[in-house]
Amino acid sequence: MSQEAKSSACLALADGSVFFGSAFGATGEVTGEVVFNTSMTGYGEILTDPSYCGQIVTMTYPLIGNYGINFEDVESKGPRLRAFVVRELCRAPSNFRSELSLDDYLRKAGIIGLEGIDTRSLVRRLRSRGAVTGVLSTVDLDPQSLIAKAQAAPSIVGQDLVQEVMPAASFSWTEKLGNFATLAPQDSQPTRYHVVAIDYGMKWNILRHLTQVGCRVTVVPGTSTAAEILALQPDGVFLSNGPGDPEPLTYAIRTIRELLGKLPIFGICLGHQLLGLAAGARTFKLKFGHRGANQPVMNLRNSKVEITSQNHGFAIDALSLPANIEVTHRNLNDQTIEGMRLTDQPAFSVQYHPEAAAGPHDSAYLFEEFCSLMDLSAEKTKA
Ligand SMILES: NC(=O)CC[C@H](N)C(=O)O
Repeated sequence: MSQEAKSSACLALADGSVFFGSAFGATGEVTGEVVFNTSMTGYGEILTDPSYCGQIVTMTYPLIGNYGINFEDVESKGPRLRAFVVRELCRAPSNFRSELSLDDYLRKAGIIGLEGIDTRSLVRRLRSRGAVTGVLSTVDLDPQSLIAKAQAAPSIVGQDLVQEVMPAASFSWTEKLGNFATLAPQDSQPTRYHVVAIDYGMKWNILRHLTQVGCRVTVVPGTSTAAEILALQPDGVFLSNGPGDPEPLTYAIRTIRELLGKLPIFGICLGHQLLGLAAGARTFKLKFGHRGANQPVMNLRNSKVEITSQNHGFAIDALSLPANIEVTHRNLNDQTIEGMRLTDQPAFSVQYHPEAAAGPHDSAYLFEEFCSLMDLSAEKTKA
């Protein structure tokens, strides 16, 4: 345990609640939507999931940081969330893969951490009142001033956060699943398909799964047009996860609408929501969202329950579905839509994260289903 004096930090919510604790990581002041994640492990993957852009993430598990950080498990170039809140930070990590402590990692990345607050009280508040905007500061510790700042901060609804995290240019991806993905259900397949992955803030384990099942992947920025994507002559298009509200992303919805019916399409999370919007459905904001590695989902086609990894605050509205959308998966906690397919076009998607990272591997079969859809479409073209 470090003997350094801890400096104070304060988290204030727009509803007037205030939490005083100790600062770790970087110093400064940030605003964001305050959300919680129920995973017991996987903080390295959570910190680097670009879908958390714009959010202050609280872990419900009470001890975080005990296995340090390693750069094999990260899901993007670096943390994209606004701030990280834990009950107790472990300052002396112990794991053979650890390269640095969570405290040092966040300090170097410029991300503010808050420890030592009653995270159960914060999470109960978020569950009963819904996700709320907050301000975390190490420089202003005046509750009234911070509450006023939280109340003046913009809501995540209506913002385009994709352009903050998507890549500036296209690139190729070749890395397969790593040595520690021992639960990967399939051996590595020879390369058979060319997939264009539209990157709205993609988690890298999705790319590792795609290459693992035999895809050569070209990653393109989320603002790419249908003409640019078709010019790459892919066998299929993948729509990635990403941050924020899907509805303002009109350029992405237009591109997907233009691609529909031309190529097999597979979407995850934000990609699922955008596919739904392109097909004519609507999305809505969930009260406090689903974030964790323990969410039960029913696959309605075979009645099997998958335990899934999730991170989303929006969902497709079941009352808005056009006739050609079939719901394929449902969340067993709140019955919201977790998966769908188009009945008249080769396109399907899931709201949850079959690539796990972190989380259970129950749903990795979906990457193979995408390959089957590409096989089917190639056969149809030949016939
Ligand atoms: N992980 C994701 O892609 C999240 C999708 C979207 N930003 C949401 O919060 O619902």
